[in-house]
Amino acid sequence: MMMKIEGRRCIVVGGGKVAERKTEGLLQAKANVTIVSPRLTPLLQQWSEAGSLHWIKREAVEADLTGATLIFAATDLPEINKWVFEVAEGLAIPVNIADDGELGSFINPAVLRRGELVLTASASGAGPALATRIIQELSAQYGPEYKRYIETLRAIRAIVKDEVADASERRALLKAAVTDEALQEWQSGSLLQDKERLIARLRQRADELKG
Ligand SMILES: C[C@@]1(CC(=O)O)C2=NC(=C\c3[nH]c(c(CCC(=O)O)c3CC(=O)O)Cc3[nH]c(c(CC(=O)O)c3CCC(=O)O)/C=C3\N/C(=C\2)[C@@H](CCC(=O)O)[C@]3(C)CC(=O)O)/[C@H]1CCC(=O)O
Ligand SMILES: NC(=O)c1ccc[n+]([C@@H]2O[C@H](COP(=O)([O-])OP(=O)(O)OC[C@H]3O[C@@H](n4cnc5c(N)ncnc54)[C@H](O)[C@@H]3O)[C@@H](O)[C@H]2O)c1
Repeated sequence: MMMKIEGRRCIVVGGGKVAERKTEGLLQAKANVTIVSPRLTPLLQQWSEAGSLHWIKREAVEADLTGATLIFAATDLPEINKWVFEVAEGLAIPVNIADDGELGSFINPAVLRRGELVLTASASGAGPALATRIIQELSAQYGPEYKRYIETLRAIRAIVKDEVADASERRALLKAAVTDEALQEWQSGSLLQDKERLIARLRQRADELKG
């Protein structure tokens, strides 16, 4: 799921290891996180003390879940997680159930972030360990340099959209802009200062791809 949750109220029910992992992802996405749980892991406690999240220190009640954009049920009690599901469904709020992915309305993929590049893998509940392994493999293939590649690509795409009126040519140039070699070439930066040279170079690359 690719969803903008910056500043949105997200509720995590439970404060154990699983809640910690889900919360970490939510905080990375700058969500406004509230955890309802009698206990927290040391790291969640640290985040709570730092003001990164709001902690309601008790067992969850129905009123805790209203007004949320997303809900995560991550207690160790299946009947409580199921109750969270029923309340969330009643409120029409998307809900993730940690011990029963099939029951919830969404599941979490394994995620690799390189700045604005987001790669995800999911085995649809069949095997989180496989999703994790695939993401580890992708992290070797798509290294930290992709953060810069994406930033440059955004600038190049804006130039192409401004300068090239024909849609099929735009598509061909943008396809030529994202080969490994091309992404490396843009890093020198000089072409980005000269729109005409950049477009000429992209046309050359597009011809090479065609040929
Ligand atoms: C990808 C990731 C994302 C995240 O959590 O954000 C994620 N689980 C991760 C890791 C992981 N989870 C588990 C192991 C141990 C090995 C194993 O059991 O296979 C490992 C591997 C590890 O720790 O390396 C145990 C586990 N997980 C679930 C159950 C209950 C059940 O069986 O349904 C149990 C059994 C509990 C028990 O036995 O008691 C359920 C779900 N876990 C999901 C996502 C959803 C399905 C995704 C999919 O299939 O692709 C789903 C359905 C619901 C959801 O949580 O959304 C995250 C990787 C983060 C990273 O990249 O580091
Ligand atoms: N989805 C996944 O990725 C994944 C991975 C591993 C395990 N699991 C499952 O997730 C569940 C949680 O695992 P864990 O290791 O985080 O457990 P845990 O025991 O570490 O944490 C459970 C938390 O739930 C809280 N809690 C209990 N009753 C509550 C209530 N009524 N209201 C609010 N909070 C309450 C506890 O205080 C505790 O903080 C387990 O059922 C496990 O089977 C899911």
